Amino acid sequence: MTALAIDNLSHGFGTRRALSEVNLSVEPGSFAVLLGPNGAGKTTLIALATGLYNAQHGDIRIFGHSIRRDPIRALARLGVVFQMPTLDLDLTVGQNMAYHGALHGLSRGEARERAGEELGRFGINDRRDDKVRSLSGGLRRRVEIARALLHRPKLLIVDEATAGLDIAARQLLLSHVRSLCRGGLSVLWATHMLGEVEPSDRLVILHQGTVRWDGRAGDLAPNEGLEAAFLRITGGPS
Ligand SMILES: Nc1ncnc2c1ncn2[C@@H]1O[C@H](COP(=O)(O)OP(=O)(O)OP(=O)(O)O)[C@@H](O)[C@H]1O
Repeated sequence: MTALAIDNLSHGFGTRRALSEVNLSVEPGSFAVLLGPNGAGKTTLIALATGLYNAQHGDIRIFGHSIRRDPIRALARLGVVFQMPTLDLDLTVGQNMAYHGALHGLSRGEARERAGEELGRFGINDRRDDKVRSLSGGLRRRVEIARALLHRPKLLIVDEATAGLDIAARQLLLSHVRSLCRGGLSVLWATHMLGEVEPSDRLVILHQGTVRWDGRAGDLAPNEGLEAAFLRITGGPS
């Protein structure tokens, strides 16, 4: 069953059209990159996929469950890291994890155990009792990804999680999520950074609210190169 199926999705704000007839699917266990310049519609698409608001047209299903008609089952299978950080800076890492666990109906013991597993996989279990405020930007993003996985979702959507991070922190975050993907997690990774795309990735290029390319990244422009192809598709530097 498709991990994320977006059918004919359209949405606007007043007279501004943010998404027009977007179709997109993420297969189970695959790493899909949603690539688009500023204002392409990536965050709007993710807000609709996570049920923050309802789409004006179209349908979104997560492992077969419609976000509109069956949101509880759909959201149980979904982990999200939003573009804007959402950790409580005055709580410790462990307290942030526990709060998320409670929202998903985990007992304190379960939440504690799973937090240990997820933070451990990321090498940050020793920061569990530290206030989030004392962590670097890269560590905070690692905590957010660990937290998004606490309820064991099968699909992870990440919106520009590497923005503002240095190159080492960016690579570490991305390689961790890629390794989770090899373990069976399905991932939709939204970014405007071409350097985060690998030839084997499924690549969806969004521009001005419409899908301009959908296929294996390596097939986009074997001769031209990704950057030149991206600029051609999105109309060049703005
Ligand atoms: N709440 C809103 N009210 C009005 N217009 C909005 C709103 N949210 C987004 N838009 C508009 O919708 C379009 C798509 O914006 P969106 O934030 O989804 O793009 P994006 O690809 O995530 O961009 P970025 O990379 O800059 O975050 C833009 O034209 C934006 O100005």
